[in-house]
Amino acid sequence: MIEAVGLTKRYGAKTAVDQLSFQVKPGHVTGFLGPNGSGKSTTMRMIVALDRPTSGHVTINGRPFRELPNAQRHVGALLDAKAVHGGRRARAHLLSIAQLSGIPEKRVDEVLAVVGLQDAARQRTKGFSLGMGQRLGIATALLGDPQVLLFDEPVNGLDPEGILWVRNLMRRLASEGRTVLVSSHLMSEMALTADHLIVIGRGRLLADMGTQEFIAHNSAGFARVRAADTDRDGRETLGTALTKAGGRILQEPDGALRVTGLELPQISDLAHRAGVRLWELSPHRASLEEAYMRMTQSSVEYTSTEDPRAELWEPEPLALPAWEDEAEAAPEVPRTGFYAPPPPGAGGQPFLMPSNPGELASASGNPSPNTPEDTR
Ligand SMILES: Nc1ncnc2c1ncn2[C@@H]1O[C@H](COP(=O)(O)OP(=O)(O)OP(=O)(O)O)[C@@H](O)[C@H]1O
Repeated sequence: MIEAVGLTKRYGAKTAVDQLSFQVKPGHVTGFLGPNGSGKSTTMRMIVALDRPTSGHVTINGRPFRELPNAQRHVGALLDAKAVHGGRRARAHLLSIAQLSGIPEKRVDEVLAVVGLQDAARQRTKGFSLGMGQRLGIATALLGDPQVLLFDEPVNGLDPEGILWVRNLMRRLASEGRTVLVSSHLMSEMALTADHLIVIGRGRLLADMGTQEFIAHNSAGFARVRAADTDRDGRETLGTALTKAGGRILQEPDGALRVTGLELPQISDLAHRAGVRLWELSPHRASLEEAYMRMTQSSVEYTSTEDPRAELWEPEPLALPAWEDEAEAAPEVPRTGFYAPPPPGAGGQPFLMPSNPGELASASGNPSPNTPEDTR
């Protein structure tokens, strides 16, 4: 386990890490997230005593890194994949570290195989691609077969196959009961890899919780509901019925309604009673990226003047119907519903999935009355 208590690091007037307290437990992949410059690398460097805290302390299995006997056997870290002597061959690089730590030579070949670098073992590292360098860095971290592993941006520069491999490796290491702390800016990847998240902003702890809990805490739960496009008054009728029942309604740019304060079955019943046909009724499931953006929006130090998150929060100017005096346009969020517009030529009719495959086969042989004839 890694435990930080009141960990603080100042560089002159700059506070890089500010009173950080957390525990990284064994058996889980813990994602370490935060905007650029939020202090992730500084924290990791302090964990392995490459930086000295200004105040506070951090321990590994109850002891500061410097007090661990043969630390390489307890802790493995990938902090900077480029920190390798370019003139050395990959195997020689690993062998020198192994010899310094009393690790047998056969382990060098084992880790080269684990990271898939057997064929490049005798190449000088200065000719390595970014991804090969990352693999060598991961091999270095694994060399001592440690119980505690730190990876700073391990998927940086890896191709999709490499990213999948890192994900599986992290999860396997955690399932073996090891403590795995991994930083990344790739939210979609972290959502698949990490069970637990530590999120920091401007050096301070913003969140320390399970990944799913984090997503649920930092995203607004709502339903997307969409009246049939063929029903001209459907949206207004539906909006009025839902508002009267206590729902809060925002308009999405594509004409769907975003409803909070009502459960999906209630919305369905209200629509049924109001005689409005629905083409979509779906729960909104937030992504980790969306939740992370919400949480860190006030902690970002470096933003472009064209901040992409503006799209997430700024209301779209939309004409509002009469039924919602105070209605707001919904901020744009990634679509997660399963609404599919009618296929071209369906004459505005929604596509109904046939109940058995035979119907589908016969339908494909006989053009539907709504399908325009091919006039060519
Ligand atoms: N040796 C140093 N001297 C002065 N300032 C430093 C030093 N190392 C880090 N900093 C500053 O501390 C802050 C935190 O940097 P750090 O590299 O830990 O952030 P990070 O979260 O890892 O960022 P990124 O995601 O961009 O890698 C930054 O403002 C950085 O400029």
